[in-house]
Amino acid sequence: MKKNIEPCYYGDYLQLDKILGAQKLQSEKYSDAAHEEMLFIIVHQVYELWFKQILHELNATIDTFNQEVVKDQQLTQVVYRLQRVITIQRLMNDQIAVMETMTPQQFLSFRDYLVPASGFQSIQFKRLEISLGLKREFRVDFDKQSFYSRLTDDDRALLEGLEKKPSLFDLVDKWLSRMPLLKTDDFDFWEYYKKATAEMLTDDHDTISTNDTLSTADKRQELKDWQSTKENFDALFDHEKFEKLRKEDKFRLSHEALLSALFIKQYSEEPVFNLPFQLITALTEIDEQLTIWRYRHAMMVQRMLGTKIGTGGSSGHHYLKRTTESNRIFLDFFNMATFLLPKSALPELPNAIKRKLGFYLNSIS
Ligand code: HEM
Ligand SMILES: N[C@@H](CC(=O)c1ccccc1NC=O)C(=O)O
Repeated sequence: MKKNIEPCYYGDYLQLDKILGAQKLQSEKYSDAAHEEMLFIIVHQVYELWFKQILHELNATIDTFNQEVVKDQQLTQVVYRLQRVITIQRLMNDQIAVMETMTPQQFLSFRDYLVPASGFQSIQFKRLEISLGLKREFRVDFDKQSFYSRLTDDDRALLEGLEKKPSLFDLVDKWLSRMPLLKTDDFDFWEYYKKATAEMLTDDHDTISTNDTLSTADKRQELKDWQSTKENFDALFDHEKFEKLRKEDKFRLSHEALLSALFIKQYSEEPVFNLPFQLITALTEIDEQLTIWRYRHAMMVQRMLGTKIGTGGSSGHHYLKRTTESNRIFLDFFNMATFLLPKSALPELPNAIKRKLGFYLNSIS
């Protein structure tokens, strides 16, 4: 680090004249000052600053994965960065409560001055969704249309450009599929796994069939669900079946990536899999925190507006509730728990493989 030649002054460094001069109330413009509009603006501005920091971390992570080889040290750095994102997300979720100190009636005193602006037009939020891996085709219809009708040409062009680049989801999928699956001449993990999971499924089937507390209709439903779980299992061991289910959107990760992720989750305690496991866990957490944010925002909207339509033209609460479930990105990492076996049912890995997986920092030889 070099020696600084000029004294640094707090206010100049943080450009506070710009930040603190950026709260212009719409209600004042109409000579109808609303006290709570200051809070409304500041809460949004704080969110936009956090979005900026999250994008800073995600872009760096995307650059790291956008290479042929990701080194172990880089993976450590990625995990730290993603954990920082999660900590910020927790804060963002708690921050909804600050907005909720404003009553619905206080909000109504300046709401009409905001039309037709809305969070739809938060380009950083859309960048966040796209960078993580939300594809246009998966967006709710109204959201798709608003891309064309509610953004400026420049903003739309920027987002369309971003949609053409690989997202974090795409890159993690590629990275996972490149991972060599552990198979030696005398050990085929997936053959073993197939047998162990078949036993688990048969047990589940017996449990449902012999459960006398279920009504006929409930039993039929549970057996139907069991059948669909079985189809997912079958697809795990059959590439063609997997691709078919993937086309139906039952899986989003590629087959190879899903198998690697499953292996990593099953053997997360092996030193070599620990960082990849932390990465998968962090991405799962980011998806969960974002979903919690969507849900909390939707609840706040219901509380403020009931079933009124939004200033952006959507149905309001109803639209937002739908995006909560449909805009999931790393859903496969959640659903993978279906396939997990307890440690006791896992095969002991052959020594040749074990040796490859350990670091052996304390080994004598
Ligand atoms: C009183 C507080 C708030 C209300 C009543 C509210 C209401 C709404 C409504 C109704 C929508 C749907 C679009 C529309 O038709 O208008 C929306 C979207 C959105 N809002 Fe808010 N909002 C509030 C606070 C916030 C805050 C603090 C943020 C933080 C940045 C935010 C970010 C967003 C985003 C990103 C969207 C787009 C979501 C998507 O399309 O999936 N909102 N909001
Ligand atoms: N869509 C909200 C208005 C609103 O919340 C909003 C308006 C302008 C800028 C940001 C906003 N925040 C989130 O949507 C409404 O329908 O009341």
